[in-house]
Amino acid sequence: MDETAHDGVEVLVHRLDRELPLPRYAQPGDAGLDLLAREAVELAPGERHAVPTGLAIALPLGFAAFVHPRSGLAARHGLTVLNTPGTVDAGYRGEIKVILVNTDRSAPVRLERGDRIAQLVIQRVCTADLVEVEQLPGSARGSGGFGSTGGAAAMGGQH
Ligand SMILES: O=c1ccn([C@H]2C[C@H](O)[C@@H](COP(=O)(O)OP(=O)(O)OP(=O)(O)O)O2)c(=O)[nH]1
Ligand SMILES: [Mg+2]
Repeated sequence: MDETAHDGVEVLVHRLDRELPLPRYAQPGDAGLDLLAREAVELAPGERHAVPTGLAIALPLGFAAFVHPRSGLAARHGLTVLNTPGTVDAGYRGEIKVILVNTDRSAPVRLERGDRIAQLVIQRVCTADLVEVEQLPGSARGSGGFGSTGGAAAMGGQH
């Protein structure tokens, strides 16, 4: 992969807390910018909290940013983003917050100010023009869903 080639889009960012660095991509070509906690927080088992990031952005029209969990925090501590992926609209100018929840049954999770708590994936999105009809066109899938094509067991039990 040529990690220098990219079709980056310019996004205006404003740091509400100048002591925190700008979020960055951990590796070239990564999808998500690591978001930092502006405040320390301790989450008891089952507890949730909207953690401020100190970051506000102005996305171009036709883009949105999505707040995704970090797999390391999820695997190690059971910490995830409750509304994953959180949606940041192009017109939103407020502080981006990360709604974290501690899903661990017994251990609290402590996060320090400046910790990388989630990742922000910026994507193109389209706005739909809804066209109401009495009947939708047919398709091979039709209304089949929710396992209609067979689950793992029905597919020969292969892992
Ligand atoms: O994880 C998130 C989700 C949302 N937001 C901000 C940006 C987004 O543009 C705004 C509204 O989010 P959303 O539309 O998900 O929330 P809502 O409950 O529908 O609120 P609203 O009525 O303001 O749209 O809140 C965040 O900072 N973090
Ligand atoms: Mg909304």
